[in-house]
Amino acid sequence: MWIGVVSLFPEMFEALTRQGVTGRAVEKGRIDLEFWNPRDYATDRHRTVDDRPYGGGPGMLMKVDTLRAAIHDARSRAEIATGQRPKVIYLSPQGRRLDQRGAGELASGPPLVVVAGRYEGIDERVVEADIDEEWSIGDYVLSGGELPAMVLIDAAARLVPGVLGHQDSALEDSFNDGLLDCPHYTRPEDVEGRRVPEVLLSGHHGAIRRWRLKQSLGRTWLRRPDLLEGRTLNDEQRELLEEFIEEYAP
Ligand SMILES: Nc1nonc1C(=O)N1CCN(Cc2ccccn2)CC1
Repeated sequence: MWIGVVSLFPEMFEALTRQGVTGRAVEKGRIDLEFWNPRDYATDRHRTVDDRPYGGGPGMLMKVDTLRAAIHDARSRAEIATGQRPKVIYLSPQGRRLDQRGAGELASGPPLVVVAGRYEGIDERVVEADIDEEWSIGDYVLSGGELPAMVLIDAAARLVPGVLGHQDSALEDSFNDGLLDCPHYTRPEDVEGRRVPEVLLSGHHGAIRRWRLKQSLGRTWLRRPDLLEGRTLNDEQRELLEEFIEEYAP
């Protein structure tokens, strides 16, 4: 998957390009990440990239001409590198909330140009002319769009075929889909008197699968009941959840 990034702080993205799953995916060429910095398009002596808001008020906006030049070059490069028109995304609290389904849509869609805003944001005419979709990673205000951009890229990149190793992709299988994860345990068997659930030591794979599914369903019921609304459980899932509820609130 080809992803272009427009950011004043491209070095922040080394967290993605040099580490872990995404780092390996970039190294293996499963993910192509390229960067454009609006500051490289500044022609004045001070290399200005921000500008004052019409109507006054605190803060600055990203300067229109340097931002648009960077977006246009990233878009042109995407079309040359992939033969496809990219989807240009802007991260902001005003955007569609990112969730696993949205990450899947992005991963299976066209190449992306991800625009990370700074200051008080970008001119609305740039949103209208150059941005295809606005996305948010949550209802809180960060100092810039770089961290949200990395969250979106990481969530989408993991879903690109070939990015996750076989054992990791098992974690993404349908059973976990839409449910909270079950508890996990590793050595030692006893931590200050707290023991690993016996079923996990039994080697009985069927019982272990059912125990994990039951725990996922139960945790979802307890912590995120909204995730179960409108969801049809199959017979096994309904039975296990009823068992969990019975044990939880006999
Ligand atoms: N939450 C989030 N989910 O995506 N992005 C964020 C986020 O907090 N930020 C910080 C402010 N930036 C600049 C900005 C300010 C105001 C309007 C538009 N843009 C954008 C990215």
